[in-house]
Amino acid sequence: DTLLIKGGTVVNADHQIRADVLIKDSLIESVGPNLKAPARTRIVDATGKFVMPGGIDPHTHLDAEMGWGSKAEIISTDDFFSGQAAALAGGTTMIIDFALPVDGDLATGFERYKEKAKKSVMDYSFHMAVNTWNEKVSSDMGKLTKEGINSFKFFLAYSGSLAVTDDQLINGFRRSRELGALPIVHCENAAALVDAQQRTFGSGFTGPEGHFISRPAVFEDEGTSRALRLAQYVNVPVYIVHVMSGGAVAEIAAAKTRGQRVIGEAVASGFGADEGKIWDPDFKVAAQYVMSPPIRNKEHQRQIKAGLAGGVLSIIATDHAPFNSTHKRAGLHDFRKIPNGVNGIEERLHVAWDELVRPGLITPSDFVRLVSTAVAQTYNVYPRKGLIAPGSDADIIVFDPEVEHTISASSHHSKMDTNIYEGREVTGKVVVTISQGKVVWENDKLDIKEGAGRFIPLPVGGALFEGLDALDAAYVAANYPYGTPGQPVMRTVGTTASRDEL
Ligand SMILES: NC(=O)NCCC(=O)O
Ligand SMILES: [Zn+2]
Ligand SMILES: [Zn+2]
Repeated sequence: DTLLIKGGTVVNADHQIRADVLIKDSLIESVGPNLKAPARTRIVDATGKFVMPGGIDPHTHLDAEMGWGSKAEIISTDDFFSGQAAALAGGTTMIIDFALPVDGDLATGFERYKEKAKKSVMDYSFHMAVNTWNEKVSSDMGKLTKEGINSFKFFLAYSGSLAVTDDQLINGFRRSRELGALPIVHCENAAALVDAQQRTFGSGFTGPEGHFISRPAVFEDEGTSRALRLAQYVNVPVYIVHVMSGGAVAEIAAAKTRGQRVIGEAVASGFGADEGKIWDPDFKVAAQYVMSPPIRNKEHQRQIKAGLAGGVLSIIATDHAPFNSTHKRAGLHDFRKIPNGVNGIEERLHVAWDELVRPGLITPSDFVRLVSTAVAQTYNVYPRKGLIAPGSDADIIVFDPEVEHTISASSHHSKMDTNIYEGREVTGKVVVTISQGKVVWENDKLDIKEGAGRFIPLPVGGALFEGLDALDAAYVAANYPYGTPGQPVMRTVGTTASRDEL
């Protein structure tokens, strides 16, 4: 099958050009002006529109067991079918979801998520979460890297279910580095959170606003700083998810200035959602805004947008963790029991364009980099994904910057019965989505097939891990004049070794 996208402006992360795009089967065949279409080619008219690589969302929780407390009693509302349908309607053609362990067991968790993902309608991959540390975890990490997993997620928050301690984190970092896999961290101080939650609840704030009150930015700033410093200690690249505070942006900037390799991820809700709604007297309205770290005020949001514009933050994701209002009611009388998470998989590109490109903070090429190319590069799937060029996968969107539309639960494609962007008018719309070379979204209609999605294995190593051994030497020289804790090199008077020799 051939498909020709005609008359648009092709936007890649590094340049824009007026060009047609010819697609054959699931790959891009050629890019250039006035391309000739073979007989029976389907034509997509992109005149006056942008033609961009499909979005890649590296942070979703589909069909996820994310109950709060020690048991995972609540499953997120969207499965791999409905969540990906929503993604495609919003211009995202690949996701990297979080496979969760089962009772600490990674291999079992991964098998479970592979089963869930059989419903997929588009390309997908996984990160694997690690919530404890032992020999089996370490060896499973190694095995999973041979099955296409190249990143491991560590939660500093969520005591009693997902949280890891500092020693577990250090072990996880060290093993990640050994494997060439990227460690990912949710940064909030677990102990401080429990303390603040108890105090907040005790002082009578039992509703959703208690969630916000009990999660001040200082907990996120501290978690971010700690994760970055421990990554520095191990000399491993690190990926910080859902940056929600200005302080965390500053911590990442400081780490980069130290020379650390850090990927900072913003999520659409972190700069595009209304923080005030968590105070709404209607529980159903307020509870949908409960996510962690919390959605913060305009000043934090401004700093996150500045971080994206200035290059401190490299990726825009969503953390799509959808829980219906019925799920959220589990915490009607206690905010600590409200399942954490907000929607975004369908809204990400629209909110990002409206918040960042339209006010002039970033260019269309920056937009492509933040929602697609940088994700593909970070997870070693570039240039197969994240680029419009011959040989790349035909995952492409046509974006009309002039179309105004209103976001609403009544028209979205997620199974959610609420939408945190309800009623929001945005300018700029994904009018066509092409996934695996097929038009799957056009004229506000989806044409998708359950099971069409493919697992995309992600290889370890890559640019982020190149030169780390050489960097060790400079790091040791700067930080360990007497050698590293694992390898002391100096034998000077006063050390145990030199005393023994005397
Ligand atoms: N973010 C959130 O509130 N829920 C999803 C799980 C996580 O990423 O922490
Ligand atoms: Zn998180
Ligand atoms: Zn998440």
